[in-house]
Amino acid sequence: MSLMAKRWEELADIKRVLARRDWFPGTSGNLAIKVDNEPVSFLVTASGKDKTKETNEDFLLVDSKGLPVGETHLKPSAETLLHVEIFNKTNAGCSLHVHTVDNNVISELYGDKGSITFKGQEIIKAYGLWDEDAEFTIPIIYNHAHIPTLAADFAEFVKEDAGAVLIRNHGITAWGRDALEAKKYLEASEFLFSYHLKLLAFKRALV
Ligand SMILES: CSC[C@@H](O)[C@@H](O)C(=O)COP(=O)(O)O
Ligand SMILES: [Zn+2]
Repeated sequence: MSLMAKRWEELADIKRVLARRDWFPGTSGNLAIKVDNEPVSFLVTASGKDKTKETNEDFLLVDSKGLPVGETHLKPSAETLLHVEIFNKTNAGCSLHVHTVDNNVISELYGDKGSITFKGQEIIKAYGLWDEDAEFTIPIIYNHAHIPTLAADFAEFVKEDAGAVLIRNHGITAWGRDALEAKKYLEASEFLFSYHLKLLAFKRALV
């Protein structure tokens, strides 16, 4: 099996799992996986598709600028430039973007603060943080409609090979060295968002 076919399968597997969780409402979300390093090329979801469906036109190959490699009628995700920043600035191998109600509510609640920090939660270990007092901070950026501006703001927080950034009232992008790590960061983040919102609601109900 070619490397490209292997990466396609890996990304298709993740897409299937995330779709079962309803993490692609209204055609939202996009996924990317690196195929080559020099020069950088990666598979990215085609724009505007129903990501709960599986077809052989789900992904297309793009270059380090996010432009399609070869002739295709497919359009790369509108947010390809964010994945471009990740693959050009780090050694990440996979990048995942989803819109969920929980990540949108968290981004709105903490948007003015510019970030949310989690600590004292076992699942923080999913970020590779094993200390008892470890903290994980997720930056929250403004949702510029102009994608190059959004990508430039986003790039400021892309420093490590694995990480996560919230876009206010839009969604989260999480990445990692490989598909497993990217998925782990995404799932840990969504777990923490959901836990945090439940806790806030119960605390309020108990007063
Ligand atoms: C209909 S969701 C809004 C989209 O503009 C975008 O935020 C998104 O996540 C999906 O865009 P896509 O171009 O399909 O990758
Ligand atoms: Zn989006």
